[in-house]
Amino acid sequence: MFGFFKRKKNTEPEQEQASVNPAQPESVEQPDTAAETHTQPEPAATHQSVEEHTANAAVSESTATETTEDIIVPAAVDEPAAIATSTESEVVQAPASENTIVIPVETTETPSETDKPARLGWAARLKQGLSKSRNQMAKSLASVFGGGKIDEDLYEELETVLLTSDMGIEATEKLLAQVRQRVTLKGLKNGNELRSALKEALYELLQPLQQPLSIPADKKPFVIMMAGVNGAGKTTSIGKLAKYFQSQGKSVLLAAGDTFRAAAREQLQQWGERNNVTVIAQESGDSAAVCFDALEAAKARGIDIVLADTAGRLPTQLHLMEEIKKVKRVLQKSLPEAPHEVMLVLDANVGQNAINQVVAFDDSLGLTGLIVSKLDGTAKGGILAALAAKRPIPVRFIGVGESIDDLRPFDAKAFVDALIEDEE
Ligand SMILES: Nc1nc2c(ncn2[C@@H]2O[C@H](COP(=O)(O)OP(=O)(O)OP(=O)(O)O)[C@@H](O)[C@H]2O)c(=O)[nH]1
Repeated sequence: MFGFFKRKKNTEPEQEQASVNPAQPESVEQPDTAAETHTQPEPAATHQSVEEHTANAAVSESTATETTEDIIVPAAVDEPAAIATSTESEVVQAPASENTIVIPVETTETPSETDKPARLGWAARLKQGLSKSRNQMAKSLASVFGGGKIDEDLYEELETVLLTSDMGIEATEKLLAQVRQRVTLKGLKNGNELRSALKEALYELLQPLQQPLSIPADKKPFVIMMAGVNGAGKTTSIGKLAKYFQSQGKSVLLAAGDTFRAAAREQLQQWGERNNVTVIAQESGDSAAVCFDALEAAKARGIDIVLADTAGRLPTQLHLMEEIKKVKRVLQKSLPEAPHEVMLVLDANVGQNAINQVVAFDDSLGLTGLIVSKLDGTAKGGILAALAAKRPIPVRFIGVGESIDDLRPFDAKAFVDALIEDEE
């Protein structure tokens, strides 16, 4: 399932070429988009972007046709779409540039594996997904909950457990203070009584993060822009989100704004084809141009939700952070209040580094929500507590697996219950 979301190995030498290609002359620098061209020339960030991306992306892909020149071709350039699978009438409304590829909504349903009914309920899958974190917590907390007297030594032991569970100093201090307060109020004496005090304190800390994404009817199209480091799970999450919104009766359009990793565009296109979702992509061009075209197409077609993919980038790559700010600005040229949601996708495996990512992306873009992905592959579930204490941005969704149903709105109580088991 979702095999097509898996990364492809880079087999083409062209990417290599792109990375060493000398700076292009001023005259061929990339304009912002059709919208920004002539009005707001951007610095030559794109060339550096290509180089940086190639150098930094853990796994970067390119196609044989994608050369540096392709990447810097402006959106408005006269270039026929190589994968124009739509008919004239289907694209007529989309004010996209000519090299825009529109994968239209198909009328024939292709049953995919992802359509199969889930075998486990969400609570059970969440528990299964968080098993690594839960087992680690259970092992570490065994001696704390072991029934010994509650004293300073026990608090110290609890502090160590929380810190080693990736909760970070701030969250650990908050939780300890809350647990102490409960112990005093309830007159708890034994370590085994600490379990519920800790669960309550953790729930209290995480609860403010539980702010499900609501899509107001008057915000149409509602634009969600994805951001994150390489491989965090942006493209996969877009596929899952599209399905999630579709199941709520919303129409969805995808913008293949990750123009650096060719496989990301292919992922979205394949996903769109299988699930009857329109995908706006370009063979070449920049991310801002694709997203602008997608938003224009969504407006023309009366689409409810636009999900805009962007390329992975490290927050330390300042020029790439400038580039993603540009995507946001260009979206605003099409719809001043867009993007309505700026969503950072975080790979839970990075542990405490997630905080740095959140702070940096938030400072640059003004995040409105998070997706914490890959919680199933890690024992670092405590990272959510660290986020709550340090930069409490709403966790809209969490991912606990690769299947389409493994991305769900964050529920603090269910999360705590899955992380710390009740006594048998
Ligand atoms: N186990 C697990 N794997 C996931 C989850 N979310 C995403 N993945 C996997 O993570 C890998 C990377 O996901 P992508 O969606 O390609 O990541 P990306 O952020 O778009 O990557 P870039 O375009 O390189 O920035 C894929 O193999 C996904 O299947 C999750 O919740 N759990």
